[in-house]
Amino acid sequence: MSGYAMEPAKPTKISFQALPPSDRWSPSLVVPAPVCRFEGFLGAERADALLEYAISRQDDFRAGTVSDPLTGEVSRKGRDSLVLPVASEVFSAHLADCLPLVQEVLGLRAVLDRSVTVLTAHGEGGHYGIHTDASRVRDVGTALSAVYYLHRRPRGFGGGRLRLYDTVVDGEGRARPAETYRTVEPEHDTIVFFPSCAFHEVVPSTCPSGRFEDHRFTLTTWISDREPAQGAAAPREAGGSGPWQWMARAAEGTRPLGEHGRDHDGAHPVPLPPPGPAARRLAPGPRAAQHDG
Ligand SMILES: O=C(O)CCC(=O)C(=O)O
Ligand SMILES: [Fe+2]
Repeated sequence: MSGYAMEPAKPTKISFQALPPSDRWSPSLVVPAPVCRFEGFLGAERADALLEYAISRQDDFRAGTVSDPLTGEVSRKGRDSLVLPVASEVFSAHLADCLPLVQEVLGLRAVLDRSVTVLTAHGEGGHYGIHTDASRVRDVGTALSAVYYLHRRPRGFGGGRLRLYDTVVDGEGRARPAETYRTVEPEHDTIVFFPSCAFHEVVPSTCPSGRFEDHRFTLTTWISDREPAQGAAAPREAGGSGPWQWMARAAEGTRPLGEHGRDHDGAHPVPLPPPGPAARRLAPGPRAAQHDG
């Protein structure tokens, strides 16, 4: 005799009084952003060298700006960060090597071949309010944001976590940040990748010493595709599967009006190199044959 009933129990009916019928049905879809992280991205030695470089450029950082999604107006509203546009062949090569694996994990098929990078620093009261990175990329529906973190040990700042919000897609297909989010700790020598169309926020940081070397540093990169050839239709299905199709469609509304040739913090796009041999080491190969014999 098993402990399970052999026949399914007759279900108890929920009356219309308990659950009234309605001709209105308008739930909101909540889509979590796909995300992945790497630890020990550059390795201890190079991470420290890069941190020292960032610290040495203190006088060249400027106040970071935001671009209004509707008007394209550039201001400092909702943001207190220092930025310095940069370009590094070594860093770009590392990104290119990771990209095949990142795209596989995040379910993104698009061909991404250029990047825009800035160094940032957050000190006492540093923050960056809820936004998408639509103003940084050509096609927000297929672009990736990558944030690489650097800091002195022991850590000289508090707070400064990254919140990656779920996306609410409303009945009209528009996007807004959900109340729910994933928290990313800004750990030294780690990098996080997420869709540029995902709402995110840097919560306020503290920096008790007030010293620049104790700030929260990042190398923030936006990775996207090049301008499509003249007359070529943008194939939407060339983007991604899963959450991408929902988030990307919804994020159309967060794209700034008008074309901006330049990043609003003065950063310039550089082509990404093709992935090197390191990419083959990173990506899991075809499943190994079983040695059972
Ligand atoms: O610093 C971070 O964690 C994220 C920065 C960011 O969202 C941005 O620069 O657009
Ligand atoms: Fe951002």
